[in-house]
Amino acid sequence: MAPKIKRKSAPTTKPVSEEAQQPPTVNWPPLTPLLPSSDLSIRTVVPSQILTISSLWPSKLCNMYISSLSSLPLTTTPAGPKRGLALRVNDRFQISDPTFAEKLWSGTALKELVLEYAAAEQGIWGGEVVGLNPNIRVYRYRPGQFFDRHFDDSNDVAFATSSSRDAEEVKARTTWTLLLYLTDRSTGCVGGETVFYPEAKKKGKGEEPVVCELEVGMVLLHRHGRECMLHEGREVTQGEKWVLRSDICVKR
Ligand SMILES: O=C(O)CCC(=O)C(=O)O
Ligand SMILES: [Fe+2]
Repeated sequence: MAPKIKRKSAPTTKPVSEEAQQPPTVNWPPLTPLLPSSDLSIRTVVPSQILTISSLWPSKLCNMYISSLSSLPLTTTPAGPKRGLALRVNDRFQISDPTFAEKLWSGTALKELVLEYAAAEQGIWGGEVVGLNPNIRVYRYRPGQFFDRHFDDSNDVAFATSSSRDAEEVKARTTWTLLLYLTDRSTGCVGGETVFYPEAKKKGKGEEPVVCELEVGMVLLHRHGRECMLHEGREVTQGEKWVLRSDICVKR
């Protein structure tokens, strides 16, 4: 069934001001062990819209992160969202951490795979890719929690491309959402799939939803901004769903 929400009126996920308040640092565990990039690849789920990378993080690393992230001061989102914002009911934590974003980008196979893909699929990322959004979000969904249907906005960001202190600041824009799943059925999480709703081709007739099942260590990338597909994080019915969220950034 096609969703009844019209694109213009569907909510977005523009950051709200309360989320800007954050402690200064997180002790992220080291990004090891990892598989070599030669063992990994980008899979197309919906051409130019949804891509996945299985096992970017092996399950051992995901488990270490869940243990570590469990001690963060996660905040449950309010049940009644502000006007125009998607209803999301989950526990979350947000931090601007350029160093971690850079590690997640260059210290894993992500950068290599994304740049390789750009060479094969010209223009796919919407510009010259410069790295990941330093704004890192951690989500935990417990039974009954979900992220209602919405579109993700593109945001302007500025960040250093190198970890050196006086590195040049680059003006960038987010073009694709990055979700890294740390849990799935094997960890006891039931539900929580990320589901996309392709736009109706004819009035009243929509295509079948695209259901992306959770997979431990898998990255899901989807185009956002003007060409974002309507999507949701389905309700979790058992266990916990843990996700790390960032975005692919291009030069502006
Ligand atoms: O948790 C999910 O599956 C979806 C998250 C999402 O849509 C978002 O962060 O904008
Ligand atoms: Fe989203």
